[in-house]
Amino acid sequence: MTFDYDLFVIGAGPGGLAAAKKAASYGVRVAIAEQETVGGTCVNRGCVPKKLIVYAADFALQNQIAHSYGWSDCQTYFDWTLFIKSVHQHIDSINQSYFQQLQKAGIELISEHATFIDTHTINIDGRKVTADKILIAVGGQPLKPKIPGIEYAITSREMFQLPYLPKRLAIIGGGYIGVEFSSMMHAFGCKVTVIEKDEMILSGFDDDIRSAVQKGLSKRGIKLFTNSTIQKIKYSDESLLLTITGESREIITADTILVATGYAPNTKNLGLENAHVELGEHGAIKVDEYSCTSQKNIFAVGDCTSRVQLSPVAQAEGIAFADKVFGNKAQKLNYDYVPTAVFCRPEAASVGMTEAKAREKFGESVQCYCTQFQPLLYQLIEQNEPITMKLVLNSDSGLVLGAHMVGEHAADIIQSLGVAIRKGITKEDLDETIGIHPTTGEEFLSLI
Ligand SMILES: Cc1cc2nc3c(=O)[nH]c(=O)nc-3n(C[C@H](O)[C@H](O)[C@H](O)COP(=O)(O)OP(=O)(O)OC[C@H]3O[C@@H](n4cnc5c(N)ncnc54)[C@H](O)[C@@H]3O)c2cc1C
Ligand SMILES: NC(=O)c1ccc[n+]([C@@H]2O[C@H](COP(=O)([O-])OP(=O)(O)OC[C@H]3O[C@@H](n4cnc5c(N)ncnc54)[C@H](O)[C@@H]3O)[C@@H](O)[C@H]2O)c1
Repeated sequence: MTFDYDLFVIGAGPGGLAAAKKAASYGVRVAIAEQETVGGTCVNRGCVPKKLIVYAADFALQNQIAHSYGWSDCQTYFDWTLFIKSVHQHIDSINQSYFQQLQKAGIELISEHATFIDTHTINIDGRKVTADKILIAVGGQPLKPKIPGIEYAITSREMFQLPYLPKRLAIIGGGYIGVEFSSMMHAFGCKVTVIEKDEMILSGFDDDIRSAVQKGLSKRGIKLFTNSTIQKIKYSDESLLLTITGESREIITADTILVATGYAPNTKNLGLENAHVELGEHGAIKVDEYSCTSQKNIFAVGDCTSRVQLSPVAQAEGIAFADKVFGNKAQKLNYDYVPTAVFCRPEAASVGMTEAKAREKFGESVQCYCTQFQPLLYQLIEQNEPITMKLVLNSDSGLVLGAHMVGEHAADIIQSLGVAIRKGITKEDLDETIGIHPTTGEEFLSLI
């Protein structure tokens, strides 16, 4: 049987784009369908605009300490409307460059919603196209808890479209998105409250990291309610009233409510039943270690599977898929050492095992080194902004199992350390490495 394409990709986010470009580099005929804008969540309503807002918020924090560094106080005014306009202009330019990259690679971009008709046939706005292999890379979408009045809450998607900064922002969920937005919006002067159902924010991270970030956010004035959730939301007198339930029982008032309680795979309205692709928990596409679904010609990568919801992971899965299927290079991804960061202030980053996970696996053999210190930047102004560093080791083998950090440059430091840890370094290797002075990162080389 002949097909219109060798590969049809649904979704042009980091996973779909990486797979399409890699497959095209092997000389196969590729098309990619995108119902919104090329770049997916990451470029249009995730990592990229978020990091630009983090940079904008950092100026506010720097400004608070600038006078201690000899700068005279000056009047400042942050123009959100102007700033968010330039963020969107930058995103447009990324979209344009992605579009050109696809053209150059000979990949056909179809700007439509795609659905399955059968295992080899896709429906695009009433038109049928066929492909030998199909890759599903449709990402995810925000989950909203079923709470009366939840329709008044917005998701991270709308945060990037806010016409003005709210005075009072309530955030339901203290995970990646909730914590990052709490920090950015607080720096711009919003009064921020976070409601998290777990006993601490940032579930999944090492407990010392969770606690250090929590303290850091509270110290700045962000109000945190843990072991709590929202019973109902009511609109009254041009503001929103949230009834908090759980450990705390209180009614708080907000102008804007951000719901950030997780992401669910975007697998509805895709016609997956027509292709007999099996779904698992929360509608995630079931895949094997090579991203193959229950149908041998259909694959899935990124947030629509139940693996790690991060852009570089989606990208790596997309490349591994194309390498195996079109390049004959089978490669299983190792999810054990995926570094990750939360771009709040103080910043948090981690790679490898948390202490709790290591103890589950290695019991008494686990040894941890943990330190807190004042970075030079804050020593001058005597402000308490501690950095937390933690190494998790297997004392039998000496191997470093995990590294965790809270404080300035955490993401960049952990990124580099991640290479070494993935390659199996010991604490001795770190101790023998000569540092760069004066830096924050050098402290990882002399933990006692
Ligand atoms: C606010 C926020 C901040 C984030 N920050 C970071 C960060 O700093 N670092 C990080 O690593 N990750 C971050 N993430 C997560 C990251 O964005 C995702 O993990 C990543 O985008 C997943 O890539 P993907 O290719 O699986 O899906 P997506 O990027 O979601 O792309 C899927 C694409 O498929 C399209 N699509 C869906 N269904 C169809 C269909 N039927 N037909 C055609 N097209 C379709 C969608 O329109 C979308 O463009 C963040 C996420 C959010 C929401
Ligand atoms: N820096 C980054 O890499 C980055 C940034 C943003 C998002 N992301 C990705 O996007 C995904 C989605 O982010 P997210 O923050 O929505 O999810 P998340 O899973 O990180 O956090 C959701 C939080 O909401 C809490 N929660 C759930 N239901 C609740 C309720 N009813 N009331 C109060 N709290 C509740 C959970 O306990 C959890 O702490 C993340 O898992 C992450 O992979 C990554």
